[in-house]
Amino acid sequence: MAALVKGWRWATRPLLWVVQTWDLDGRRWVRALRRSPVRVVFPSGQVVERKPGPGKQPQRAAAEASPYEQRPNQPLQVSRSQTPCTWEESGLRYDKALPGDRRLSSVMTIVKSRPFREKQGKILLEGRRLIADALKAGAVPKVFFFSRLEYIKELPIDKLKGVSLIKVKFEDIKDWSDLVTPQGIMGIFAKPDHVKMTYPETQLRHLLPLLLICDNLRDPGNLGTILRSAAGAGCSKVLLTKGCVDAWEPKVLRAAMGAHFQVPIINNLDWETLPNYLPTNTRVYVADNCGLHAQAQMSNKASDHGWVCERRLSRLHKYEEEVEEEEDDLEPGAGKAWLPELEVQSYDLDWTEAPAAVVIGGETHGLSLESLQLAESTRGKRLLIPVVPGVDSLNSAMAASILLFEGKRQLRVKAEHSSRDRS
Ligand SMILES: C[S@@+](CC[C@H](N)C(=O)[O-])C[C@H]1O[C@@H](n2cnc3c(N)ncnc32)[C@H](O)[C@@H]1O
Repeated sequence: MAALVKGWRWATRPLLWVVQTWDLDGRRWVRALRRSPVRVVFPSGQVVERKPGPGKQPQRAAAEASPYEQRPNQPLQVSRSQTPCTWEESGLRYDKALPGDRRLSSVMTIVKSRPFREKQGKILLEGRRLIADALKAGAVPKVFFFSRLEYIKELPIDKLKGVSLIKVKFEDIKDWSDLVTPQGIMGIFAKPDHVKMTYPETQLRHLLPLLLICDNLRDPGNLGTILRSAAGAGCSKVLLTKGCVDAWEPKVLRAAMGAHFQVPIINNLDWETLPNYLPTNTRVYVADNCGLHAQAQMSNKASDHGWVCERRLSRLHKYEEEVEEEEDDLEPGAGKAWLPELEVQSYDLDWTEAPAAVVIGGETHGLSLESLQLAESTRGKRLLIPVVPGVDSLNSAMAASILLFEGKRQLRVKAEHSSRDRS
């Protein structure tokens, strides 16, 4: 028995190895155990064979692991559109890059730079799942670089006509990859136009009258996270002002995990044209941490719902500097009267009566004056997520997620009430 215990301890190594190999998708691990009996030869010469069993139920987190994190050797389920023929019948040809072939490096240099991306109207998409989603949404591929032919063969053939297919070494892809686990395929696509895209039906079915406006957001990780939350909440559009990081920057794509093909994203908008992208009667609310020193205090005015924003002007640095001199000439109390007067309300009180757009301020300067003006002109408010005194502000992606999912909750409650009233 002692030997057996010892043996089992020794035997756990190969079992653990199995778990670690498949840790990104618990279901596959269970299937692997089912398929192959485990045969362990102990140092004593004893052989123990474990018949395939039901296996341990996958951990919830593992079972829900995103398909965007698939390992290169896992088969990808791609629902093919009506394919006219098989790969063999299609007559599609691919090139094999020979040593010294610079096509991959020259294309990568272009698509990794924002000015080049904008000039050429091309973007880089990496990974089998993201590429499959982009094709499904109607994005137009130009070139595919891949390390194994099977990665190309699993894409819908009808989308590959006229696309350059270039087989390169996996190491070359790895050198240019932005992924932690490079997947052996990169695609150069025409920059997608949200008007021409087809978003997934399930996404469209869950759309809410909720929009997000990103105001000068600079961090690619934050923007990607925000896009992922926006898609998850059922946001109908994400608008990005000029000054935001490019939504098609590889790091944004990586953090967004496919959200680019689930929710319309409109890049590079100036504040004059931005209102054209809002549905009629939209109210614009600004997410506002309300400042460093006086977080918020109780107000006597019932309309304030208990909150006032004491420091509301102090962060508008650049505008303040410009007007400071002019204000010196004004009568006491008259200064800054031109700044928008916006009520503050706690984020968990109703703000989704009309179609709502939430503005999230940038990491460094927070909200712009233009965002406050738009909120004022649409009769919106400042939404405050109260935090413990002494804590300055939340991360912009966190604040955006909290507000979007609170908006979703409010809309769900309203829908439940109105369906109860009808019945
Ligand atoms: C990191 S904060 C900006 C910090 C910036 N230094 C400032 O003082 O405005 C980024 C954005 O997240 C949102 N935000 C952060 N904390 C918030 C809170 N407690 N309530 C509402 N919005 C918040 C706001 O839109 C803010 O502009």
